[in-house]
Amino acid sequence: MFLYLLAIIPLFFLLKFASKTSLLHILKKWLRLLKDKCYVYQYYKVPQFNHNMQENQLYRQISTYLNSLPCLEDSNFTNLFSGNKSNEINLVVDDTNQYIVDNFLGARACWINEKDDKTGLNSFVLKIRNKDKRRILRPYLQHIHTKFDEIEQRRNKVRLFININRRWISVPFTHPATFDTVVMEQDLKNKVKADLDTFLKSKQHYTRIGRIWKRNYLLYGPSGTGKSTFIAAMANFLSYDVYEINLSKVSNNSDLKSLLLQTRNKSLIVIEDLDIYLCDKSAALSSSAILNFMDGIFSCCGDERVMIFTMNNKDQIDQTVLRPGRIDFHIHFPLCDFDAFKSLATSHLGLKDHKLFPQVEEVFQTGSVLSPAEISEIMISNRSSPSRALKLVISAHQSNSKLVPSRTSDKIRTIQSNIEANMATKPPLWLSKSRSVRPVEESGVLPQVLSKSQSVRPVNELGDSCTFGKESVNELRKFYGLIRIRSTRKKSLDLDTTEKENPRHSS
Ligand SMILES: Nc1ncnc2c1ncn2[C@@H]1O[C@H](COP(=O)(O)OP(=O)(O)OP(=O)(O)O)[C@@H](O)[C@H]1O
Ligand SMILES: [Mg+2]
Repeated sequence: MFLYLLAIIPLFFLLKFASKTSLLHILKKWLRLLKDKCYVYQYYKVPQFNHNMQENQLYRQISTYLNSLPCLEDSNFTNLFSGNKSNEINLVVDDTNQYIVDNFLGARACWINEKDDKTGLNSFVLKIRNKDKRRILRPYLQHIHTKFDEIEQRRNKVRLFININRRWISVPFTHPATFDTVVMEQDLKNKVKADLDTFLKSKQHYTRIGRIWKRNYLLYGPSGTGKSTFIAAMANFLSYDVYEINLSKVSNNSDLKSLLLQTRNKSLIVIEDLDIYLCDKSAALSSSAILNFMDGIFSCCGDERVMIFTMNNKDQIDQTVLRPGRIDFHIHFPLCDFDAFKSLATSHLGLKDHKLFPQVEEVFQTGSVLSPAEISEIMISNRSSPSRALKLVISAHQSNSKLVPSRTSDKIRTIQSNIEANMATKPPLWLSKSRSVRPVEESGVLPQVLSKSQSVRPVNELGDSCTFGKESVNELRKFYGLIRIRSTRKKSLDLDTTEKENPRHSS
């Protein structure tokens, strides 16, 4: 008995020591290595990209699946990321040499995430026993596929991708805009919806006529008229992922091609402010690369894509860029008119009608000068007092109307004289010596962006067709906006004072 106790007690302490330290873990590891030596294994490599640098969908599915495994917590190394909710923490497989063991139908499936030192590309390697491979490989991959679908359905479906050099990074797309919240002429909205619906059902048609299943839209109009918001509404309507390409972050034509090859089907590919890029003489991409991209030649194997380009002004853009096929649907986003104002008043202030509406209508009859963004901003900041918001809209409109003469050339002269008046006190930052923006009178010509009568030049001369510089025109506009804001603010302040002095006005 004594001898028995003598054997048990040290064993008990040894086990206790082993469980408190890493000894048990090390023993388990040795045992696994020993077992590994006794079996023949089959290895399967799943690279993240194929030879054409297109993303391997299986890699993505495996990555999502492994990140969902509870055994990730037992892994000796893993990444922690905060989730969408404030208290959510996600475990994410590291991209180098993490070993994950999964069990499926009584067999062990081991995953190793590897990174190629030369290319920097990732791949998953699956290791299963040779005797299990026939039995489990196909059902296991099917299981991963099913789990992936379940996870995708559970989480926010639409994602927003942005390019960092040659790669995409993505975040959940949570923009709340829908076709109902965007203010737009109802007929046009219905036409766009019908066009998208037809597109979704047209796979066979596109195949039959030998065309890539894609549709290109141009959204054009002044700043703050809802172009970006409309893109969000389209993405939510289609439930497509959004890929927003920042062309200035793409260093050459092959990077653009590579980015496009990495996009998935059922996606919305967006290029904002294409006009600015086309007019930029220092742009890294050739115009032919952009045209090929618009034609969809780069997206050789993709289907079901909607491409959206935005511009503030399409007048100075070469017609070859806008020809049918490259742009299938042009959507104009105008400044706010009275109908749009009423829609904004309903959605932002809950007003169907108001005693000030006739007065607002009257000021709108002189022409639209404010963007929906400007009007919506007034309404948001004054939502507690609808009458006050309406009065501000009237006064902002009146003060802007005074600054906006009816003829474009007069408009430019007004902007110019405002700028010159301002420069007399302090030159604005954007008018540095390096930028040669001559006064209109001095140059003798109006900027081409505003002179519709002038002929449009070929694409290879696009740089020349923007001699005045869209950027400069935009800066003029921004500056002009500043003047308007200042004048609006001044008016608002006046109105504020009036209202304070005479509270009955605000009812
Ligand atoms: N037509 C509209 N309907 C509803 N909201 C609008 C509309 N236009 C503008 N807005 C509001 O104004 C803000 C700015 O709009 P948005 O960014 O879509 O304008 P944009 O045309 O893309 O401007 P930019 O050319 O400067 O990029 C948004 O927050 C949006 O809520
Ligand atoms: Mg925008």
